[in-house]
Amino acid sequence: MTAEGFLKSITRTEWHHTSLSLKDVPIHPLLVIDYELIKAGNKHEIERLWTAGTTLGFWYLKNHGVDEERKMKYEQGDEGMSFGYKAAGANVVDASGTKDITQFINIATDDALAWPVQARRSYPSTVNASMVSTIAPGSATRCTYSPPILDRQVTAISAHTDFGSLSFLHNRLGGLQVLVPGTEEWQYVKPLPGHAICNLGDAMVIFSGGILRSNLHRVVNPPGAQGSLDRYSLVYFTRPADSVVLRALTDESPLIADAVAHASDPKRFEPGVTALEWLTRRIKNRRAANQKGLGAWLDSGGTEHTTSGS
Ligand SMILES: O=C(O)CCC(=O)C(=O)O
Ligand SMILES: [Fe+2]
Repeated sequence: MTAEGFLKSITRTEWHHTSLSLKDVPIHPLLVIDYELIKAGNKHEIERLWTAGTTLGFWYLKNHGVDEERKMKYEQGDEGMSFGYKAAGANVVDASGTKDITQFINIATDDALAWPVQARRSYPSTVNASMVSTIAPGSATRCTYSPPILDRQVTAISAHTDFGSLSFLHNRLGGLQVLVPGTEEWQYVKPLPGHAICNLGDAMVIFSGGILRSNLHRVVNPPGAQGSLDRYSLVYFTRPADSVVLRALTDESPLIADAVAHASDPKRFEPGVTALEWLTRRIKNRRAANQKGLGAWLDSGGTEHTTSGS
């Protein structure tokens, strides 16, 4: 079986057929949002996205176009070009000519910086759509690795809200959990093949005067037999530019003005800091070297106590 096939079978079955039965794995369902319908302006789908954004702030995104893109048009070719898409099987992995199974795409920094002028080559539309936000200060891609740990419960990433605007997550193994407001049990978000998991960050909560939600989440051991595997996840965090002052956009939306006017603690929506200051405070106060007493940990929080409609 290929590595891809192995992972597929694991994500399909391990939630059901391990020593840990499904009823022992608390799973929280998310709304599935169809990106094609959103792009087409489908009112019902936009309503559903609004519901997801204002309740938990988490949803699955399907038809996001990442897989369907006609990637071969952007293949690197055989002349030694290193930028662009490399198809599975385009390289060999040994002297006997065994073909590789990996796909990747290289994007030249020169193209990102020159955008919309083309410096080196063209890219698929999904790459083009991200050119501006990719080079915007603050936005970042994170690849997370957690080793297999079978003998004890661990926290791989402690409970947090995301800092920025929108996070776009791909993971294959379980381990991500959400704490649904009003409940006390952490529940898993089950990875679905072909779906990204999207969630909103603190900046959206503040910009929207608390209408949108950034929910508390964490990463623990993957459930059951998945715990014996290396866990990788890939997140693209979009964030406001460093110098953007975080405050509710009351002058741009009567809905936001109304939400802030009726908030129990409107000061939460005017923290008086820039996006970079907000991010720096949160990152710094989670560093082990900066834990002196309880102060730092308590000061590392985001908008988790800022609930919609309050
Ligand atoms: O690895 C995951 O599934 C989620 C990671 C996450 O929440 C984060 O990096 O902010
Ligand atoms: Fe996160």
